[in-house]
Amino acid sequence: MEDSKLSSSSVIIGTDESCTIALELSENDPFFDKKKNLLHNKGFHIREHVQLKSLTCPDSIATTLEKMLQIARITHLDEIELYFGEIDECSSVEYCSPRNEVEALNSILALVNSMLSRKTRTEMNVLQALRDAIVDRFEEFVDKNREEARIDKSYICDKEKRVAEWGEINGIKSKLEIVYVEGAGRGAIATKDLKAGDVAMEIPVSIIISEELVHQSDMYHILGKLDGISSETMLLLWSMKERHNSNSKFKVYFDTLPKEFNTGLSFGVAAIMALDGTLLLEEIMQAKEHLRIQYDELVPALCNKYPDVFPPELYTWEQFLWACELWYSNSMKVMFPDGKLRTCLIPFAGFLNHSLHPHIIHYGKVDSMTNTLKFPLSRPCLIGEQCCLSYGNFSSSHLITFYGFLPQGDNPYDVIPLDFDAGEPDSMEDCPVSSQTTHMVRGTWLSKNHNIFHYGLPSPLLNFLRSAQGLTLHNMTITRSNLEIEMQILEDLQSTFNNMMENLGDADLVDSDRETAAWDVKLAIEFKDLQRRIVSSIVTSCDAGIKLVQHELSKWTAEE
Ligand SMILES: C[S@@+](CC[C@H](N)C(=O)[O-])C[C@H]1O[C@@H](n2cnc3c(N)ncnc32)[C@H](O)[C@@H]1O
Repeated sequence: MEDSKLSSSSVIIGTDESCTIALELSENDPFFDKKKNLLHNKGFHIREHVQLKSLTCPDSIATTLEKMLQIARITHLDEIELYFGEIDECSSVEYCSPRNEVEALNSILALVNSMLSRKTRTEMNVLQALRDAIVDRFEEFVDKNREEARIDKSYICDKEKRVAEWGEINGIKSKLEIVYVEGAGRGAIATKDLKAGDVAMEIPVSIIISEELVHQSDMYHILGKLDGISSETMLLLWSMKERHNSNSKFKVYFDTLPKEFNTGLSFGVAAIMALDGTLLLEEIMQAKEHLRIQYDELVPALCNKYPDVFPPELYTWEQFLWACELWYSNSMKVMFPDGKLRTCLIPFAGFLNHSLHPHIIHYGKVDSMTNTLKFPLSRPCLIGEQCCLSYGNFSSSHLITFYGFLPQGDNPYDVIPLDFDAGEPDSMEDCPVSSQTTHMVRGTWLSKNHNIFHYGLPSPLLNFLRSAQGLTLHNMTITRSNLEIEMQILEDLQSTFNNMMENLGDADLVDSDRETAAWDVKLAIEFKDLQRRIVSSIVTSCDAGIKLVQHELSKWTAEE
């Protein structure tokens, strides 16, 4: 894979049944230093040579694969995983998240596959044996993490079928079928068993909706002269009119779009009120205000001055908001062969839903040889299984605001940011997050380490708070002064999160009322429940931590 962090410039050395693969951490990795340290802590180099000797023995294959996986897991850690990661403390680099595991396995598979395609017959056996072991490992992992999508067979996908037929005529190649998935609207299922590396769908550039279309339209001579207008805004205005154009090349696509999008941007007053005490309330209000200002500054003036090009009845605030929701929830950023990143609508691909355990992670770069956008699988997808994308590493609040749903399962990106006024301590050099004063917490059930000095809380936060108490180097030893500092930190955190819990208030509505609540109120309540669960887990962990520290302090006192 082109953006794989494992170098594929590795060489096979040796003869007969033995060869070597070099795995390398890219120097362009934004977290290079942190990952380099982690690799060193585990006894690996940034360019690690893995010997593939006599891999006919299953034990040796398993050991080799484990070593490669440990390296690949570190090289594929993302910003949040690095912040919350407990790899420093573990004896081996264990499973970290579904995303990380899929990325790690897939990068090794891609590397071995590319070597298999280049190598001589004598080296084939050893690589083939390793490849089979990776595929087995993948299947085992996928079986454990399978998500059941409930397909509503009563939904007639006529419009969607028309898009599929139109797409086929226009060069779309797809191994997916559009169906109706309960709780997620339209989605795509695999029409046959697909392997990691298979291309699930290929879309020709000619049917991608991008800024080129505005340039060819009667709007461009007006919009092109406006100072500071972005190509995204131009496209948004273009789509508001094009959706009503019965001669549009994209009519079948526009016909499949919902009349209402139901994202956080359309939340009514009751839903907004239900969000009281959460940061999502602020996020939605700010996003909506920003759009309203943009509309007021731009659209009425265009309609007044050029009513033939911008008919006022097509450019109301409600229609503008609909178009914003369309672009936020359905667009993708695509890198074209000219090196330009453009925001696009992609017919057919727009039916793919998001998952925290996605099949397709790396997409969005046009293949200049075929002039198509390919959607390759990072993990297998069985016939009839819903094939999902990763829209990005988004928190649930972002997904509600701009997409209108709360993903199923534990979202590792659901963090609560914590801003501190305190000065910068030395230990912040180790912090992988870009903003030096921002720390964060998340549900402590996601943490494996609840022992003393950890408590299920992130180490960068705890180290920051220890530094703020004057402790520059925390050596994790049980001394009276260390314990007293731990106690102070845990009590402060507990008090902060107790206040947050109070602000969230008690659970809203009884179960029967929830069932009948409007879509937006239901979503707001589910989000608030999630926030309560996160905050409550932190309070509980602080409480358990305080008891651990008290226990150690009492032993200390008894000795004295
Ligand atoms: C790109 S579209 C995907 C196709 C969409 N389901 C449809 O019927 O048009 C994105 C929208 O799909 C829905 N969606 C995507 N992933 C979802 C998920 N995991 N759960 C619930 N809804 C989801 C949300 O409404 C989101 O705004």
